[in-house]
Amino acid sequence: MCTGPGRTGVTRRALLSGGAGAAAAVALAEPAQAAGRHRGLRDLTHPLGPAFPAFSPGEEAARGTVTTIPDDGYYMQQWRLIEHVGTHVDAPAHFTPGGRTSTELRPSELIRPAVVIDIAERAARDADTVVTVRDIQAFERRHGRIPDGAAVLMYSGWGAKAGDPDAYRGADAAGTLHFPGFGTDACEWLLRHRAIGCLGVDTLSIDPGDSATFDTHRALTGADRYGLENLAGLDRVPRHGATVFVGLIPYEGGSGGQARVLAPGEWSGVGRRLVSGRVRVVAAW
Ligand SMILES: N[C@@H](CC(=O)c1ccccc1NC=O)C(=O)O
Repeated sequence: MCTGPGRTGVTRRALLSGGAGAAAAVALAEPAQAAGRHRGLRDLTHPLGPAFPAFSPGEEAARGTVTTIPDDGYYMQQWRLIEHVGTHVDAPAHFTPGGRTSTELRPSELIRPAVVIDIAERAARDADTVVTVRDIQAFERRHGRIPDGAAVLMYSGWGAKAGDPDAYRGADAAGTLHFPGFGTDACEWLLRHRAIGCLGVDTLSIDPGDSATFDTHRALTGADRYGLENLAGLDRVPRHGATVFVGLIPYEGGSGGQARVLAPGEWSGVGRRLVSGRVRVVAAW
């Protein structure tokens, strides 16, 4: 479902030309390292359309064509969206009375150092598993301390299921959803001890799917922090040392909203490219 990383790979190769550039392009095609520095640009956003699974049935995005170039001289669509479909932000206002809305989140809060907690192996056996305090402590022993203000992102492997709504939602016969999320203890630990900036997941909700009480939502938004849901491509982000940029649409009064989420790494270098008959120096990811 996530086509972003593939596309950016092609763009990088197109921008770099010859010699050292060609060698760099080959190196960039490798998966991101498990930790530390990474090169290139990862797109953590799922393409959004009517087929993308919604948290509640019937709340999928809807689109229609409003104008066409043959008929009107220009092309335009109209969308019907709730603020919580596709790759999106949960603003503090989503679950906390008086919480900040989308326009009230500051730009500096939307660019964060990121860490990725990998629970994919466990999630493959148990859809109801959650990120625990033990997972976080094990992460820190291996990768180092989570920086204050970080975006703490759960990688469960669920992003690969987004093209199959039933598998992604994991609804049982009673309608209860089953997918991983953050345990409330882990969320509270991260708020208290690491003053995190946000939590992010590659599933439909920061709480596990079988939660009826949304305690992680309440703890996080009650602490004036935001969530990121339906992230894509976390398998290709280094576990430690990445940055996330959250391109949240500033909906007035927004309880959150759709966002293009990017994880830019280091610039891969500078290449030379022929533009309109002149050789130009082009920076490339
Ligand atoms: N934070 C989740 C959960 C959510 O939106 C939600 C939670 C409880 C009841 C309804 C919800 N959203 C839409 O139906 C989301 O943004 O999709």
